[in-house]
Amino acid sequence: MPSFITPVPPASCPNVINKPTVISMVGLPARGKTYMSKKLTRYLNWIGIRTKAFNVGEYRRAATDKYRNHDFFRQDNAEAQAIRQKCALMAIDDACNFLQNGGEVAVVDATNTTRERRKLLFDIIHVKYKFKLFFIESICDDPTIVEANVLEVKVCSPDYTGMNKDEAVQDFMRRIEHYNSMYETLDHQIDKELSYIQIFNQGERFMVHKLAGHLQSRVVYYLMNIHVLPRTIYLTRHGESQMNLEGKIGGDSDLSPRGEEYAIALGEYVEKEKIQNLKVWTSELKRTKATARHVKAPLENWKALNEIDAGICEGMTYEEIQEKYPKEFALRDQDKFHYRYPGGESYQDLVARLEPVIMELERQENVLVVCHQAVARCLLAYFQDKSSEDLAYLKVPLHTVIKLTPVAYGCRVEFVSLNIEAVNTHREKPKNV
Ligand SMILES: O=c1[nH]cnc2c1c(-c1ccc(Br)cc1)cn2-c1ccccc1
Ligand SMILES: O=P(O)(O)OC[C@H]1O[C@](O)(CO)[C@@H](O)[C@@H]1O
Repeated sequence: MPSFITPVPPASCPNVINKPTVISMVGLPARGKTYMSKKLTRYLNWIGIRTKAFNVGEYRRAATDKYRNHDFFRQDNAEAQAIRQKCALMAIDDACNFLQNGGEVAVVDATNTTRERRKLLFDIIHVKYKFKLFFIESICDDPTIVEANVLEVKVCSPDYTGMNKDEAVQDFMRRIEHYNSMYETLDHQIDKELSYIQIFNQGERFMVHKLAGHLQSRVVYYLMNIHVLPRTIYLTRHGESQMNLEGKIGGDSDLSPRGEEYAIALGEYVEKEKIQNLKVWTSELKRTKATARHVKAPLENWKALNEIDAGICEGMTYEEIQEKYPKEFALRDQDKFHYRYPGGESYQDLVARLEPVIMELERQENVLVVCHQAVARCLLAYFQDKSSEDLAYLKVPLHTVIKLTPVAYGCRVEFVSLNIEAVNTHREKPKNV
């Protein structure tokens, strides 16, 4: 390049690369803001969008142990108001710093129930930092829903340690009243330039306003697919296969005799669990279909659940790969999540292929998924909020049912071994890389 032309730094293409986004929750206490913040953050991180939630309540608890009762939230409590305002500004500041240092989405988990507060957010986030701003408002006028939330998560809040349950519920209901007296919901006439979604009664109805960009559409789609009905997801690998016995990866082999035993045991286990309206999903490979054949429930085969494609290494043992493709073998050990087999897939590819399976699982109730080692790791990482590094090395033994039950903001995970011997296909991360 001639010296007189000063090299222009590669401009970020604003239309293609997403601007960082702040997602700001809106809603009275006990409307599921933290539930949505945590669930959305977990989903966005799992699909590869660097996301972090900032809960203003945690900042307030760190700033003061003055919280004794709902009086802290009275509008005329000037001292408390000052603390709450400072904490809100700290959370917003931390959120913007996160986005300036590589973060892609920051979720501000706070009530943000006044126009004044939302204007403050708009001026800092949109005007000063030029980030995108998207509001998610949860409106719940069904007292049973609010009561259930208060009983499930609020009474065990650090604010109420040492207080008896009924006292805590009463205090929390008074806290809600203090907010309610000043509550201004989003309004499509007054807030006509804002991008937002309003959710009524846990997703019974939605109002979407001025969606701006791909990320906001993905968020709206996700929120329209989740539900809070109690259910259980059962995750298991296929029974031990012939190729497992030979230490060979990939392929489409039959079950070994012990794998057949597991299939029978799985049928008995499911029977004993007495699961309402169970659906069974398998991949399109023989070993998962064979494993599910004793389970009495409607069956669906998903190609998306097929095992990771090892490309040119399909059908080989790890020793043969190390022998024949030493460089590939070493590369995989260095970054197992991003490494893609020549002619095959990476774990990152697998997560993208499994996103529609996760989305459909969110819509379903009781499902048994019979899949594979790498696939089960990806699905488990979503429910357990595991990092991509940890994902690729999660232990998912053969002949084990993993029982996933949503509780409060997370998921209970139980590993139920059906006590049938099997080879160990788990390969640890080598120490020296
Ligand atoms: O709208 C609510 N109001 C009170 N509570 C709620 C919700 C939602 C919720 C919100 C939006 C969508 Br789309 C689906 C569920 C989840 N939760 C919740 C569930 C479990 C524990 C704590 C909170
Ligand atoms: O990513 P890892 O640890 O190689 O595990 C994935 C492998 O596990 C298997 O399902 C069983 O060995 C193979 O088909 C697959 O390539």
